This record gives sequence, C-alpha cells and structure tokens, in this order.
Amino acid sequence: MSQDNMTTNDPTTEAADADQLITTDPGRSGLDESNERGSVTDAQTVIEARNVNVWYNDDQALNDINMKIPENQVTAMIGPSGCGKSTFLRCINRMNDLVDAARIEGDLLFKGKNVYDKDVDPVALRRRIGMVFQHPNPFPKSIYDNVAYGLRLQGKTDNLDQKVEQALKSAALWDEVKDRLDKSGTDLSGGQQQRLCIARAIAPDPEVLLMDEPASALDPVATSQVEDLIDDLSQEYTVVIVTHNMQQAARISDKTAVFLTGGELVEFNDTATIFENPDSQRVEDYITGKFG
Ligand SMILES: Nc1ncnc2c1ncn2[C@@H]1O[C@H](COP(=O)(O)OP(=O)(O)OP(=O)(O)O)[C@@H](O)[C@H]1O
Repeated sequence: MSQDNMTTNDPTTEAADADQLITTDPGRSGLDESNERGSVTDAQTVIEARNVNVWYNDDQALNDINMKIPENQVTAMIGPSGCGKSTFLRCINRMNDLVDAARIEGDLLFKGKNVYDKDVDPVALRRRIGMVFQHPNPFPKSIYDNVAYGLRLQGKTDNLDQKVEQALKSAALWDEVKDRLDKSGTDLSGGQQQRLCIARAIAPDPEVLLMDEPASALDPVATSQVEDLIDDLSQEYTVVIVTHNMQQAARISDKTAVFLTGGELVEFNDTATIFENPDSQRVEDYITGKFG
C-alpha cells in the first residue's frame, strides 16, 4: 500500500475521515465504499475496540476490551478455552448479530467508524472484513465458482478469470488446481480446501481478514502452508487470527493479545515481548504452561 495514501494523526484529518464514513442515505452501507484503502483515520490503526463488553444473555463473555489493531500486520489472539477470543473476532465484522443471545456495549471502530452504528450495513461491512473459519467449508461447487462466488454477488464480474487466478495465486493454490478449476472444491484435501476458502475470502478484495483457528483442523504440512500464506497475506491485508496454538502465534504474528478467563484482555503487545518478557505475571504463567 502506498504511504502517500495514508493520513496523518492530525485530529482535524481524523474527524474529516470519520465524517466520510457516515451517511444519511438509507440506501448506502454507512461505510463509505469509496473510502480509499489507505485512508486510515489513525496512520496505523484499522480496528479499535473501546470499552467493549459482550454478554450472552446474562453471562459476560468480554470484559471492557480496549485494543488497537494495526494495519497490514498479523495480530494473534490467544488464551484458554472460553476466554472470549472468538467472540471478539466475531464482533469485528458483526457475525455475533446472528446470535440472538449476544449483546455488545462499547465502540468497535473500523477506520474510525463504529461498526455498530445504525447506518452501517453488516453485509457491506463483511465485504470489507472477510472471514475464514476453523473447518474448511468450500461450497459444493467447482473450484472456480467457489472463488468467483463473492465477486459475482457483488457484480464484480469484469475480468473474472483473471481475478479468480489472482486470488488462487495469492492463496498459494493456483499451481495445484489450475488444470482442474471445474472440479468440485469439496474434492480437494483439507489443506487445499482451507486455502480455497482463503482464496474465496480474498477474491472480493477485503481490507481485513479474520481467521478463527484456520489451521487447527489441518495436518502439520498443511498447517505450515497456511502459516506461510498468512505471512504473505499480511503484506496486503490486516490479518486477525485466533489460535489455540501458542507456537503458531509466536511464529506468525506481529502482535499478540492474551485473553484470560473472564473475558479479560490481560496484555496486548509485540509478539516477541509477550513471549519473551511479558508485563503480567498471569501472562507469563499462561505462556509457560502453568495454567490454561
Ligand atoms: N452462541 C453462544 N451462546 C451462548 N454463549 C456463548 C456463545 N458463544 C460463546 N459463548 C460463551 O462465551 C464465552 C466465550 O466463548 P468464545 O467462544 O468466545 O471463547 P474462546 O476463547 O474463543 O473459546 P475456544 O478457544 O474454546 O474457542 C464462553 O463462556 C462461551 O460458552
């Protein structure tokens, strides 16, 4: 991404950018589609959580989360089972809207705009913040149609062959499937299916990729391929990944957020600092396997 497109931290500029994201036209998404990829309200921050609390019915799953996720880096979220990692991930592109019991308070900003504002269309939001799930879930369609799916939905069908090829190349799958694009996506191996799902997610050119344990259902070779791919993708996308695997977080992420029981974000810092010299004793105990 061109540095020239990036805005400064000048508060006047930030306010102007935030205004650009607001629309009073009910036909619009509320997130200005023409907003340049680079026009981040803060030079580095793409997603910001401010005092985010989430409940499922009466049970609190996230407790006062504050966090700034930087652009074009890999941010990993780690922590013991049930500490709210996936809940936080699903808040970012409003997947929790689909859960009746879920309720959120606080602000979750994408490029300075609260994604929970009434004028934000969650479908439009999810076009800009794509998601890859734990279990590969290709559609029972051809490899080509899987990748073309989102592009067709959005009417972006010019140069479709080229876009499908590019997405498959970016997902490091092209060489393995270029001679059988008409074959079913479900006939691929697990690792190939997950890379196909990544190609499907990036084909419509989102700005952020959310990944919920994308390698946990894969064998070591496929895991390693997906990890290499995540590293490549971060050149172009902001990647936020939930993982149970601390070694994986240490290998692939630039920043690591440690959530602990009670839905608390205990520490968020450069990955090297979290693993080598964490501030919090609780994080050190977790990292060194004393609990969790
Ligand atoms: N749809 C739901 N309805 C009710 N409670 C839920 C729902 N989803 C999650 N929870 C609860 O919210 C808390 C946080 O769950 P979440 O899945 O976010 O944690 P996690 O850290 O991602 O866990 P894991 O690592 O096991 O996937 C848990 O207590 C869980 O039981």
